[in-house]
Amino acid sequence: MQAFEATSHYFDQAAKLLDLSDNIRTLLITPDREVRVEVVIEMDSGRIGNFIGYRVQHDNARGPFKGGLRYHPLVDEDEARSLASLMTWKTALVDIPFGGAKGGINCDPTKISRGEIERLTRRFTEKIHDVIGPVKDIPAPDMGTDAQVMAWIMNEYGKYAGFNPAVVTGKPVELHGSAGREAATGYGVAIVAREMLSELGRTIGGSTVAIQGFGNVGGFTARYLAKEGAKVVAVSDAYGALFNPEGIDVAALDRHVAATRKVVGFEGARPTTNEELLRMDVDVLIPAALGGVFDKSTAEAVRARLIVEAANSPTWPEADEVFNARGIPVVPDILANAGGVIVSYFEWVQNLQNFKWPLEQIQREEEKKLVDAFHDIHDLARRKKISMRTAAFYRAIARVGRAHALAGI
Ligand SMILES: NC(=O)C1=CN([C@@H]2O[C@H](COP(=O)(O)OP(=O)(O)OC[C@H]3O[C@@H](n4cnc5c(N)ncnc54)[C@H](OP(=O)(O)O)[C@@H]3O)[C@@H](O)[C@H]2O)C=CC1
Ligand SMILES: O=C(O)CCC(=O)C(=O)O
Repeated sequence: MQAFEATSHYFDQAAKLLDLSDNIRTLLITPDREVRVEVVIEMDSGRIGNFIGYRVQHDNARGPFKGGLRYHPLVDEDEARSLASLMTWKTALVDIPFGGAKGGINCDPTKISRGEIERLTRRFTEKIHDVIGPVKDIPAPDMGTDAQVMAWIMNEYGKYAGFNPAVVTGKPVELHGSAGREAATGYGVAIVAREMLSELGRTIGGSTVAIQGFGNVGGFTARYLAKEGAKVVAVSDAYGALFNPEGIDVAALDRHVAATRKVVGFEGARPTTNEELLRMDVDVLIPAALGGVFDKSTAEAVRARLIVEAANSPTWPEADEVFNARGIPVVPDILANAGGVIVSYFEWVQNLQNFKWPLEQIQREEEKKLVDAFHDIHDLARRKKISMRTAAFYRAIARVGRAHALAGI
């Protein structure tokens, strides 16, 4: 099974409950536009570098297409299609006025220089500038991209369309970015984990947590959970994992990662593996790296009491069935990691208004949106006796379907 098929499987599980006609199903599931471009740059060595970039625009019935850009060696059409579809359901679920898109460049940003990444970004923007824009499609950071990449896109786009910071979100705060956007996804994951733990009669304080991935999302999730008193007993990155049953000192780990760019080698924990991390006996397991980490056998080996999906698509459908059968609650990606796009929405609104909101306001409003969405979906799941994932898709599909019906074709 490929990624888009898996997302479509989750869509279908919920769509069945909504009794959609085949035509509406096809309309909702099919991406609106798929752009594939060759991105050619001069590498530092003088040789020519050939890369392939994608932008898949899935649905814009509720507002401009919205979603991140990923720079990673596994980026391809299918992954972009799946992630774009997830964005449609995510923006609808938290009720912000956007549709869904996703894209990226097939490259390994750890093996190319910052100068090469800048040239790649500018050339990619040149190739897609006519399909993006503040009221068309608004990219943002995802794996392998950051605020600097967004600043280059804004600058390059401005050469064609005139200066307009609302073309991308997740920009540097000094260049029309929003306070709180960098931390927003991890902050939101911590809020959603808190709400779910409370439903289970637990608190963050004293809970043990394992987090796969210590980049933007995993890092901020660890910091917020540790601040609230959780014991972050394990973290990992692409090179390996760390374990300390007493809890890792996250601030000390941050200093180590700032110096070495890796979690491995940190003296305050013993080395372990990503595979072990997924099987740890913890209260909360948080995948915050790549998709597709839980297959059937990994799911059968999970010993965590709760899974909060910070990553997009970490769970294959066969693994989801195992979690449901074993009664392990899963807070699905489109709810758990929606804090990022919520604050992207706030950034876009600030850019359109040429105005800046303070961090306290951003975090307060992000929290309110997430807490409301969480309880809506948790209650819906309980009432209908369905998983939170199916409830989340159910709510989102109903909103997008209604928007299509009202707008007409
Ligand atoms: N950024 C955002 O606002 C949002 C991100 N997400 C999702 O969150 C996830 C993480 O994104 P983000 O934090 O932005 O990305 P980053 O690039 O900042 O971080 C990714 C992290 O995952 C690690 N990683 C990569 N490959 C593996 C692997 N095979 N095993 C274990 N760890 C690995 C990386 O390690 P290393 O540094 O060694 O490569 C890094 O620690 C993605 O699924 C993304 O789609 C969802 C919503 C919003
Ligand atoms: O902030 C955004 O626009 C999108 C972030 C993203 O790519 C995601 O939520 O998966």
